[in-house]
Formats: sequence, C-alpha cells, structure tokens
Amino acid sequence: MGDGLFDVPAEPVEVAPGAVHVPGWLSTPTQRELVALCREWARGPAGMRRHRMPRGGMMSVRMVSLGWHWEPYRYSRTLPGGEPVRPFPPLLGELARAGVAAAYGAPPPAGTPDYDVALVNFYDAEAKMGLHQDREEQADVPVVSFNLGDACVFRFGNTETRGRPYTDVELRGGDLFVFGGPSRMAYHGVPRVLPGTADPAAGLDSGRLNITVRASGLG
Ligand SMILES: O=C(O)CCC(=O)C(=O)O
Ligand SMILES: [Fe+2]
Repeated sequence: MGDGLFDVPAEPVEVAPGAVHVPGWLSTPTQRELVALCREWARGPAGMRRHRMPRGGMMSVRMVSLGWHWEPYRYSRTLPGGEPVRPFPPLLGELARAGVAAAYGAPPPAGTPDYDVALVNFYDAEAKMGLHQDREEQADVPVVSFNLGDACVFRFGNTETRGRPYTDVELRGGDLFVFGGPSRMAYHGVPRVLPGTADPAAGLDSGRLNITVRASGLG
C-alpha cells in the first residue's frame, strides 16, 4: 500500500521464508525526502566513506552509519577518529516498522527491540557488495531495506553458504525489502547496479542509495 503519502499498488513477493520484496512501496515524495536526507548525512566529518576490509581491500560502496558506527565487522559508539556517530533519525524507525507491517502484514510485536541503527550505502555504477550475512546485531529483528535511485541486482541466498540456492531480485528505486525470521541470517549481496535506471523525479539522477535499518540489540 505504499508508505501513506501517495499510495501505489505494491504486492509483497516472498523471495524466501521471511524475506519479502515490496516493489514501489516508497512514494515519490518520500523517496525525494530520503535522498535529501542522505545528502545531508553524507557530509561532514562523520560522513560517507569507503571502508577497508580485513584483508586490506577497499569496499567499493561508500557508507555512512547512523546510531551506531559500523565498519567491517563491528559496531562502535564513535568513529575511528573519535567523532560522534550521527544520531539515528526517528523517521527511519517509523518507516522501518511500517515496512515490516507492509511486508509481513503486521508491525513488529510488542517487546521487539527498537530499530536503532541504519547503514546508508551509496553505489556508483561500478560498485558492488559481496555476499555476506548481517551478523553484527545482537537482536533477532528483521532488517528493513529502502532503495533509491538506480536499480540493482540484489542476490538473496540461504543461511548456510554463499552459493546456491539464491534468488536474484531486481531492486528498483522505491522498493522495500525486509528479511527476518528464518531468513534473518541469509547471505545477500549486490552483484551489480543497473546504471541509468533511476527515475529522476525521485531525486537521484545517477547511482544507487540503499538504507538498511536494523535493531543492534546493543542497548
Ligand atoms: O545495498 C543493498 O541492497 C544491500 C546492503 C547490505 O547488504 C548491507 O548494508 O548490509
Ligand atoms: Fe547486508
């Protein structure tokens, strides 16, 4: 049903148990608002950066964390340079809860740990993200992903290995993807961005932004 501003029809598609894709869930005004916020979050000393992987390579995706600072592979209260982490915006918590309701038919049950961290990922035309699990969180709460700008191929796999079985889903600007329950620890990644596919009306002419909202369980 969309996020409530200008509803567009969007039928949830279950990709794996607990993993649900809702195409076109974010209204165009909400996409524009999120893109504008991402531009703000990207700036400044606690802004977007590329992280080094444990083996020395650099990630191609640029990231900024809100609420808790994430870099491979841990959360911390402050950035490596000592700067405070940007606060977690309540809007993202509200959108995430509404996203869970859209995907599963009900919001997170009472007593579920609150959403308190978001990773904002920027992909240029060449960026990708290898298959990984989101396993730094200490709470078993669905991850909620919002997609803006260019579409991508999102590979959603299984909880055991980086290999098959997996499903390649095309995530477009405005799409919602939620993975929790039996899919919370599934491997997933972004093998490629599809340049030139963004709707200019949504505020991002080139590149892809992805916001994943999580409950850290770190208190
Ligand atoms: O960009 C995406 O859709 C996936 C991002 C992701 O898996 C992550 O931030 O952990
Ligand atoms: Fe992830």
